[in-house]
Amino acid sequence: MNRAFLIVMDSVGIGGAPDAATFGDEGANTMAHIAEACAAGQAEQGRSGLLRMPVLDALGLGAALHLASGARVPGLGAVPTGLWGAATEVSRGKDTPSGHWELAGVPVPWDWSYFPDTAPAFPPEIVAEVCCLAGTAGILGNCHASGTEIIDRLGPEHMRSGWPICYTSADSVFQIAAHEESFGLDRLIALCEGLAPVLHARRVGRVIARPFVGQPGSFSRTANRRDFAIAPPAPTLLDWVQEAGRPTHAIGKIGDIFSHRGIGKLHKGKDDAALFDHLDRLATEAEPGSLTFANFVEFDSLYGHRRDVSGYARALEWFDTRAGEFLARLRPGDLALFTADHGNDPTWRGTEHTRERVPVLIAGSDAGSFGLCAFADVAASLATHLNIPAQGPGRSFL
Ligand SMILES: O=P(O)(O)O[C@H]1O[C@H](CO)[C@@H](O)[C@H]1O
Ligand SMILES: [Mn+2]
Ligand SMILES: [Mn+2]
Repeated sequence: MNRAFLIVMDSVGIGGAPDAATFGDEGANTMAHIAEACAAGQAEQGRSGLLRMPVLDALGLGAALHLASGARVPGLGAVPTGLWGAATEVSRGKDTPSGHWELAGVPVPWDWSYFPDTAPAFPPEIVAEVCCLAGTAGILGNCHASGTEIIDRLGPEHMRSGWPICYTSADSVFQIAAHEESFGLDRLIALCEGLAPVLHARRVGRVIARPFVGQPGSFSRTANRRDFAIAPPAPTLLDWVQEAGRPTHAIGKIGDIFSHRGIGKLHKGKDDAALFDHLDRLATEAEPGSLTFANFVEFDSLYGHRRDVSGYARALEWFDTRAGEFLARLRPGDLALFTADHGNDPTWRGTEHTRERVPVLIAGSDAGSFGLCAFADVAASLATHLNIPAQGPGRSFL
């Protein structure tokens, strides 16, 4: 029985979203701007020169980039040997759950609720709820912020007062940063879990625990992040596969993103390298007829939001090498599909995601292109490959 591997490179957008201007993102292009910076010698930390991604480019990365946005960039643009295209999102958010749910066949039918970019950003009743659950007399932050910047700024006060650091972003999120030792990791997780239903009822997509360690001046976030997300509004590809009696494997954040619906086995790791070890192992061990769904988050969390072009390029080149090793492990009847959930152009203003099209690059099928497609077509196509019924608006390009 055929196996499928759906691999999301978090935030690896290729520009060209027709509604980018609505988000203030017209012209944003994560892949093109990284490749151009590399070619111009502006991404030289820990790497050098032209962006090298021969494996994904052979599957059609450069071709998809050109199709999506019209851009031709140095270092990419080989004649594809894979099946390739570019996908356009219709959900109204450019966040991780919206992107993943839609790739899994379920566009988001509602408008998320966002917090205003004011100080305070949160209504008093939410602040009161946090204080009640945390047992504190107040909160710190209460604003839009970048997560690394706000712990540097408010971490010392947090350690003195014991008050949790609460912040948000252009996404529909309520994030709580707290020190793993002085506040307590279990206490932070319990706080976020308790708060999540209150915020989900208001259509805030996620409550996120952002634990950190260290001392003033040298704080660092840990891998113990937990996302408490609203459940998807309808059965997704993961559910379809399970309903057909097939195994599912989730790697990394996929469990949290789907609120643990449709997840057979969850494989987590401290970083993307550990997650890739799981993917390699599953290339050998995943059962016939199974779906493996992986998210690689570090492009986004370590480099996109931090606007670190060199770091993003390094991560892409590392990923490409690992992708080559992974593809060599696949067997006849396997299909591997590489895609992304949104953009996060590290050359763009601010620190937020960017609305972009995403690449759809497939190994294990005949070479060719299906052109532009919808995010939901990814799920329909993988259902076709697995020979199970699909639901929702997607149409198979296989
Ligand atoms: O700046 P940090 O804390 O990494 O936050 C980022 O992570 C959040 C969730 O993925 C996004 O909403 C973005 O703001
Ligand atoms: Mn994402
Ligand atoms: Mn992000």
